[in-house]
Amino acid sequence: MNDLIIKNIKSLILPKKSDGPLKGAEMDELEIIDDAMIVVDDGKVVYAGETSDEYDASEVVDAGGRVASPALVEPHTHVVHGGSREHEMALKRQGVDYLKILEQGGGILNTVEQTRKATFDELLEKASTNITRMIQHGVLTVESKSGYGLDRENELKQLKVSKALEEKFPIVMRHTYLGPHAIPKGRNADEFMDEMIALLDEAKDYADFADVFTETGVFTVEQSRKYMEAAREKGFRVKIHADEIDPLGGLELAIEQDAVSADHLVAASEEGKKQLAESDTVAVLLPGTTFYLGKEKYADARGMIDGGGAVSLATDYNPGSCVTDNLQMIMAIAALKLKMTPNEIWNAVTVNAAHAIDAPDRGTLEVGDAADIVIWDAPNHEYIPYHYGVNHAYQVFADGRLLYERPGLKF
Ligand SMILES: N=CN[C@@H](CCC(=O)O)C(=O)O
Ligand SMILES: [Zn+2]
Repeated sequence: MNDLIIKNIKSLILPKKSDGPLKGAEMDELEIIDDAMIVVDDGKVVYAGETSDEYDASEVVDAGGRVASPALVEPHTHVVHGGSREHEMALKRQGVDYLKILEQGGGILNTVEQTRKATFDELLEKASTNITRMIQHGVLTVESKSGYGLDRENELKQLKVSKALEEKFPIVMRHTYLGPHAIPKGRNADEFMDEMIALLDEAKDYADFADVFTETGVFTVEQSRKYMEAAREKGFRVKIHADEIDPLGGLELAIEQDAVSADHLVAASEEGKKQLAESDTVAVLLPGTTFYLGKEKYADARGMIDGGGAVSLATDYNPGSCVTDNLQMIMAIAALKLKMTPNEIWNAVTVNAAHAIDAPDRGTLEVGDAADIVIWDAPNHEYIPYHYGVNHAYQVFADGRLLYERPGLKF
């Protein structure tokens, strides 16, 4: 006797599991099974496929002819931070550039000040609100970065909060040390970088990945390479905020350093995109930032996929460049602005997102995978990126246990 059967699924979305991320034309392949069911035992998938009467379970949930998929995987967030930066919206409206705001001590540095002031408990409570919202939107695996501490005490505080979130919620997390996220006012970049490198050892107690912001006015490719090499020596796999605004060659550096992912990539070079296709590095595109910063040019997802690369998508939730924790909204922007197909988008937020953060039993529903499942109140899988800005998640099951159900109206 199994624990749970979810029956009466109109369309079951089954991204293909593979050793590496789905690349190029593979990204447009997505198995959709009509009239399906999922069987769960002990938190794991026992069966996901066509309706069959071979199985029984102590609990049966009727999906009511809705769509089901693996829970979404969110591979890039800055969910742990103090404060907010709504005042920057007015500056951006006046045309003040994102990097200009940072140069003047605002932007990331403003959040650093607010994060330093916040206690562990305050940060945990604030981030819990975001994580709750992510779960309600169908996400059960979340990557979370430090990077608003920029000193030993506060970077470690952020990482500890990130770990505490994973204890508090029935979700899977990956934790990323992003010490070199900005240069504190008045500091020399090389000296500060060395200080962040020296922290790698302690960060290793909490973090799975090491990340760096490689950008004009932040860290150069050379400084970033030094950091990535030091991190790899300590056993980290690396990530990079690369080519977000200026084409510095961050994507090429990511591939040279066998990065698990290279993120942003709006200004990535043709050479970088070519190398991406030959690597297993996942391009994590963050089109919500382009949208939120009001820029015209989006990352070249089509070029990356058509050229044979692996692409994933994330919100990049943070208080400055993308203030949403709704990954479904990013799926819509990917359809509209990145010209990705519905199948590519679903693979990007499930199986490829799992590869981007090394979470191999998430993002797919093969036998033995975690039974992280979303029932979507939608007629088909294409509908979710199409009807944008709202939450289509109807029920969310974490390890086979109902964690969220959409509330109805009381009247
Ligand atoms: N670009 C660098 N870091 C974040 C933004 C952080 C912030 O503005 O607070 C990002 O991924 O967009
Ligand atoms: Zn980021």
